[in-house]
Amino acid sequence: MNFERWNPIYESILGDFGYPRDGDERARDVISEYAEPFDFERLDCAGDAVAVVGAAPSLSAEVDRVGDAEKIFAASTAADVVRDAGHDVDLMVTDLDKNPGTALDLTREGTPVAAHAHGDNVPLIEAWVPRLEPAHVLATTQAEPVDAVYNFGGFTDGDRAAFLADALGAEELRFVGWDFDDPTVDGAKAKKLRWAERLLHYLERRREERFSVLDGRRDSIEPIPLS
Ligand SMILES: Nc1ncnc2c1ncn2[C@@H]1O[C@H](COP(=O)(O)OP(=O)(O)OP(=O)(O)O)[C@@H](O)[C@H]1O
Ligand SMILES: Nc1nc2c(c(=O)[nH]1)N=C(CO)CN2
Ligand SMILES: [Mg+2]
Repeated sequence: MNFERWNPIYESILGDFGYPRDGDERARDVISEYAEPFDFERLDCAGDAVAVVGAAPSLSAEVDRVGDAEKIFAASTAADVVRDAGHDVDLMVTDLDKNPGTALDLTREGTPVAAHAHGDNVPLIEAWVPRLEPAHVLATTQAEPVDAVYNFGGFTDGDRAAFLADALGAEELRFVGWDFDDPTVDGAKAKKLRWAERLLHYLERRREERFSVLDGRRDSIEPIPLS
């Protein structure tokens, strides 16, 4: 999504977590040193159902649902669960804080990894991004995008995967391995998950509005901004 639309949402996130914007901007500038323009054609999702895979503990019981989708976008450790179940991931979305070795394996195999830079993962970016195959790295930021560092919207690894699939033209998003009321997560993670939920509702609303416009049932596609 364009940054003007994302910025008010981003401001709310910064305020809620107390993250400084300049920390995210510095991280963006660090990843920018390694980032190359990404060939989005290879991830064209037009007409596709995309499985957007989260890493809730419930994933292992339902992971085979990904098999029916045309593409599989997996967040963080969900990529390991998907691969261990015998399915190929089309894109891993990660801030490299859990399983960077999987990101390394995937880019070496030629599978793209959306690597996200933010104010709290600069050492991980510096340690891992130079080791990834540059042609298979899609660098992202939650701050204002620059050069080959993109911002499609979204915050946690999982909801960023959904925003990416949407931007790439996905006809349907199928959520596998999501549990917003997971009792096993700690307070900080629960707060991030609440944002993920809010952002996915926002995305869903935008997609519905877009499709109603296509059906000629609405005049305006302006989304209701998050407060
Ligand atoms: N119950 C859940 N527990 C954890 N993640 C969940 C859950 N439900 C959905 N998700 C999604 O799965 C993603 C990957 O989860 P994982 O715990 O491996 O990631 P993470 O690297 O800690 O995530 P992040 O860095 O985005 O906080 C999360 O970013 C979130 O969007
Ligand atoms: N500054 C900052 N940004 C983030 C963080 C984080 O811990 N700090 N975690 C994220 C994924 O959960 C996404 N964005
Ligand atoms: Mg992560």
